[in-house]
Amino acid sequence: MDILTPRQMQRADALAIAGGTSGLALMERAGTAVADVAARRPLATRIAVLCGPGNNGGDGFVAARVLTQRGYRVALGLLGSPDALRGDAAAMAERWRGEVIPAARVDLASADVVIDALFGAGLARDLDGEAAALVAALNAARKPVLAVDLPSGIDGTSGQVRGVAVRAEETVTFFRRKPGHLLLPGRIHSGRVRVADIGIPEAVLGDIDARTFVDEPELWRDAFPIPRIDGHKYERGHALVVSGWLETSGAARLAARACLRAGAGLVTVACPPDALPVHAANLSAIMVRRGGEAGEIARLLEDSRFNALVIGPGAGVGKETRAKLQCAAGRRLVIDADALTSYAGEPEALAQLIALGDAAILTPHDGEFSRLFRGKAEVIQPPSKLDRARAAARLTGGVIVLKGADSVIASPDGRAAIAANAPPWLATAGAGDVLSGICGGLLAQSMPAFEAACAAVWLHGAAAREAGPGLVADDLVEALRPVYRRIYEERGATE
Ligand SMILES: NC(=O)C1=CN([C@@H]2O[C@H](COP(=O)(O)OP(=O)(O)OC[C@H]3O[C@@H](n4cnc5c(N)ncnc54)[C@H](O)[C@@H]3O)[C@@H](O)[C@H]2O)[C@@H](O)CC1
Ligand SMILES: [K+]
Repeated sequence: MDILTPRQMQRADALAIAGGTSGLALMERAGTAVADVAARRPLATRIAVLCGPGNNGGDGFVAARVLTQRGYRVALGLLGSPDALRGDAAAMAERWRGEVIPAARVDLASADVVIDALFGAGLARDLDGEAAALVAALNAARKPVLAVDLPSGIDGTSGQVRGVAVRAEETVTFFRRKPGHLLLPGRIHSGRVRVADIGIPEAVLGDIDARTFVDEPELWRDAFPIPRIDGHKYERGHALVVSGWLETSGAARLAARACLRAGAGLVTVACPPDALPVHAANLSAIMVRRGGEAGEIARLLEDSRFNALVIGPGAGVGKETRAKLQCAAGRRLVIDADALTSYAGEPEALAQLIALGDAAILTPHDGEFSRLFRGKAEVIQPPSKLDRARAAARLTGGVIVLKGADSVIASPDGRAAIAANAPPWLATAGAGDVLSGICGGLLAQSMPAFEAACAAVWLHGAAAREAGPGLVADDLVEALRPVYRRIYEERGATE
């Protein structure tokens, strides 16, 4: 499913209006959708509606009218003067027959539900003064809040709080979700997000070319590798997972197991001599080879069947890790953790290496990201995580997975996806190693890098949900099985 920034949404509105739907009709449907959601709440009879000075407030006037017609007791408060309302919002205010009181005077304590129609897509700066005080009072009232389009104070493009922001229990947005509903902290402020159809034709998307998506199976399902009955394991690739010294070798084992579980035909762990017996004792389906130095990795890679390499988990930061990665130039690469930090402040060097191959996935968390792109203001400064990940992908030529509860996957070609399925218990030691292993397993099977990264992040979240609370990283590898089964079943591939 596409995601539209507020600016793209404005364009969608404008295209719909140019196509013959009036702005007033869109607003009528938007406000009615909000009223419908408010009306679903059991035992809520008294509703407070807080309207702002723009069209978000216009939606609030519609919702107030519709709810009054349905028998609710509605108190409507306006931020600013009624004379300042313009266009469609002014027209909807005209149609409201009830009283309009200053927003600060609305008795929030006696409301069962509060509709937040203060600011939506048009939020242009940090909230301050009266608006900020109103939002703070609303949050302090601890009432169930239903936000119109966006919780007021949340930037729809970046998900950031502009000064202060409403904490909603539910948000009704229109046509498509916005990045601010999915990126933190906007996702937390939005609560449950419902998307209402307000009659904008799907065809407008063709003119908008949003290129931002929710990370869901529909985004990558067609490229997902399903083994064929007449297939062979050698067709599913051979991944090499580079391990560090004994003390940190568990990370490579997790990555290797996840890589094999994700469907790679064969997986080999290359490690320094001290880690050999431990890997060998703990791995059975996975092969173990000596590869503590770059020269040894280069010799292993003389076997051209190694088509993918996973490097970073427990690899150690420094020249040796860089040298090992250098040997794998031209292969399909997953570059994680220590391997990313080995290029701190020198992403161009990484870009040169990535340019020699056809697929690279980089999986930094925020700390690794800031180290790798140290000094690159255009990459680390944008307030939106989407913009940061896109800039990083452009600079390196690799697919970036900027990890977190709201992981963003960005391709150098401009496409990006936001993941929304990671449960809180996924934040556990070793989970990142498993993710890089899944990426490696999918790359080994020739899945295109952006789709592979999106699939890996989604599978990682789905496996964590499957395993449930109390999860440790080893469980993730096991929990991939039922998730794979469901995907295969959807494709009719379990016969
Ligand atoms: N035809 C359309 O464009 C439609 C718009 N819709 C609604 O309209 C909203 C967008 O309307 P607008 O573009 O008018 O924007 P908003 O209503 O979100 O806000 C714009 C108003 O808030 C003021 N403002 C912005 N930031 C402020 C700040 N920090 N402090 C104080 N005042 C601030 C602006 O000066 C302007 O008056 C959407 O979120 C949606 O709810 C829907 O009715 C569907 C149709
Ligand atoms: K709002």
